[in-house]
Amino acid sequence: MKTTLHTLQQMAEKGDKIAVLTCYDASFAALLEGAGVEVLLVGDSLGMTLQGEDSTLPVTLSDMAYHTRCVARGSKQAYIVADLPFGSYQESPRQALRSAAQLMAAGAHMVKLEGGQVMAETVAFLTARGIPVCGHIGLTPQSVHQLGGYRVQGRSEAAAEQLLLDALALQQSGAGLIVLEAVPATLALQITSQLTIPTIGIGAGPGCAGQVLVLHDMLGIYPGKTPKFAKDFMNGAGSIQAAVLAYVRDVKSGAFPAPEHTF
Ligand SMILES: Nc1nc(=O)c2c([nH]1)NC[C@@H]1CN(c3ccc(C(=O)N[C@@H](CCC(=O)O)C(=O)O)cc3)CN21
Ligand SMILES: CC(C)C(=O)C(=O)O
Ligand SMILES: [Mg+2]
Repeated sequence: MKTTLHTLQQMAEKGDKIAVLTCYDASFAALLEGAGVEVLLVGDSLGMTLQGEDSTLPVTLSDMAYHTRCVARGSKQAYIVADLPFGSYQESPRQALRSAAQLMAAGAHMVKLEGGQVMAETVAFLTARGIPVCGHIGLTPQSVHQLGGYRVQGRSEAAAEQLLLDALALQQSGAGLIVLEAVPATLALQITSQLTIPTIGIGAGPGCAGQVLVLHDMLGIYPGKTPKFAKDFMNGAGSIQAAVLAYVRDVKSGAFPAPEHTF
């Protein structure tokens, strides 16, 4: 059965956890969806995992379109979300639409962009024109040089309140999903309970509607520093398939993320 945004919304309403992984090619697309991963995120993290850059900033729209096409060709049933890369959407809603159209033409079912209230007008512009949008708040890697590093966000009461306002603004503007990255579990749970749309957490605790990890982190093959919230599922698994099945099982049961993966 094909996964749609409606499916994900219904899963969240029933409390069935959504399993998401990043995916950048056709072979992994088939493997991941065969193991029960509902959403494939063509993340701009490919700048780090595939291209060896030390941030996501150098990734281009044509890089994203290429990998989105690879994933779409290998996938029959997953819901495909593609990241709008740095510089391809921040200028104006019109620029965002032009960029999003390229990713949708490459086979994405939804585009993801980083930012909260500041992106509300852009989210409304895209969704009014038939392009589903996923928000992404908390640790937004395209802002690493403003954030001062890859670190947990929303720790102060003021920052937490701002993240809640950001999430509500994205939902109000028509976003269908929101990624919460590297925020305290208590805050992610609070945001999730105040929204009607599903939240997808990465380093945001077990209270989100779904979980996402970078594929190379969950396979233990990323050579750089991996975040505290990543878990190597190859540890104890005999194959990539078994590792992905373990990830899906642990997301569904709530066993992942455990306290050691959580802020
Ligand atoms: N391989 C990979 N995994 C990711 O999760 C990921 C990427 N790449 N690229 C884009 C961003 C960058 N991310 C990161 C990278 C590092 C940390 C990290 O090391 N955080 C430290 C805390 C550092 C601090 O507070 O100063 C940690 O302990 O988790 C977090 C998120 C998440 N995303
Ligand atoms: C980690 C996820 C949320 C992401 O944005 C990416 O892989 O680029
Ligand atoms: Mg990304």
